[in-house]
Amino acid sequence: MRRSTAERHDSGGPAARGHRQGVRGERATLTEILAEVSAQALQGETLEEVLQRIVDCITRHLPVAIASIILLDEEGTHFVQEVWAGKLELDLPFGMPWPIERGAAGRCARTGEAQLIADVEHDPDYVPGNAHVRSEYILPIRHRSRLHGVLNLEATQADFFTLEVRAMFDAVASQIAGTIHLARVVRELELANRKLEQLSMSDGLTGIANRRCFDQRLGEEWTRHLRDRRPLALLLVDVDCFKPLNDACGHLYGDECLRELARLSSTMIERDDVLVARYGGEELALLLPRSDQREARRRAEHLRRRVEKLALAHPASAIAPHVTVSIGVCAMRPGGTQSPDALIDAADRALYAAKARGRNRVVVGRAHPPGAP
Ligand SMILES: Nc1nc2c(ncn2[C@@H]2O[C@H](COP(=O)(O)OP(=O)(O)OP(=O)(O)O)[C@@H](O)[C@H]2O)c(=O)[nH]1
Repeated sequence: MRRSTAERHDSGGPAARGHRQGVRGERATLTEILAEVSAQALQGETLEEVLQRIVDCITRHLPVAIASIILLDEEGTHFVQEVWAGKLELDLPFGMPWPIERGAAGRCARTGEAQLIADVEHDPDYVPGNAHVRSEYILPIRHRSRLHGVLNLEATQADFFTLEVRAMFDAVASQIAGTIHLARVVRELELANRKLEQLSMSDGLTGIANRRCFDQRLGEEWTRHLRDRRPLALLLVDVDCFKPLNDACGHLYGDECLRELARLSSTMIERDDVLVARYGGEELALLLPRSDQREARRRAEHLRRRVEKLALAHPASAIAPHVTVSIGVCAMRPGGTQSPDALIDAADRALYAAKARGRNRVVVGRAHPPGAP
């Protein structure tokens, strides 16, 4: 019958058996630490918290005076963040960002190779953090070809970093690299999502909010005003004779006029709670929270005059030699049986009336009572 390697070795004397038991005990501790590091990597809300738990776990279980994870910038030329645990007793001579030309950690980042320093006193790059440290092991934290930083371990025993202990730390560094990689992927996804969300809510031509964003905000404001019993106002702003403008000056000039109108509307409203959106082709909508009819009319009239002052040439207008706008206004206190459509409908009818009465004017409309035709 074949015997296992352990059984064969068990044939030695008591001293050899004691040594082997010590080795087994050490192995068990190292395996436990590895398991705990894996578990820690799954806990924690932020990357920093996860890394902190890992270095804490190392210093808690092993005779390591200082354990730190030092992260590199995108370019890999500077260390920019350090998470550490243990007994840091001496002030480090340089702060962050710290160029990789300096220190034993820098040497590890420069060469991409693990650095085993058996006697720190004789290493020219060693930067003391604790007077009792005798040996140091620094290894790269790398995921595929990307070097994220280094794992730095400083021990008070000169012979602590045995082959077995180093192998365990190599596995820990791989765990950390995977964790950092995942955290960065998640962060990039979140940023991309935020950008997509912004894009899906803004108008490509003018850069202001689009109809989708307007509809969403109107719903939210309606509910809020229903609760607060405050009036909500809407201005529908429509460029006069826009088709003749396109026909006479071209679509590109028409586009430029729309951009100017959007820019003016956004900058002249000094309240940040007002939403300026592109409602349709040549129509903008301004949603004014907590504004009554008087305030809405005043703002609409102000905007109409400012558009006139802008004096964007309109050679084909029947109203003036420059671009003008008609504005339909409505302000109302949302009622229980009404929907936000009541506000839009009233402002739209007011806009229609402004057009019918000669354009380049503001008309304030009234909301139909619920149930009225
Ligand atoms: N340049 C440009 N034109 C647009 C855009 N969206 C819609 N339009 C044009 O806007 C014009 C709107 O024309 P109408 O609805 O007839 O209105 P109008 O000529 O402005 O007349 P009134 O509103 O009654 O004063 C159409 O010719 C559309 O093609 C756009 O993004 N850019």
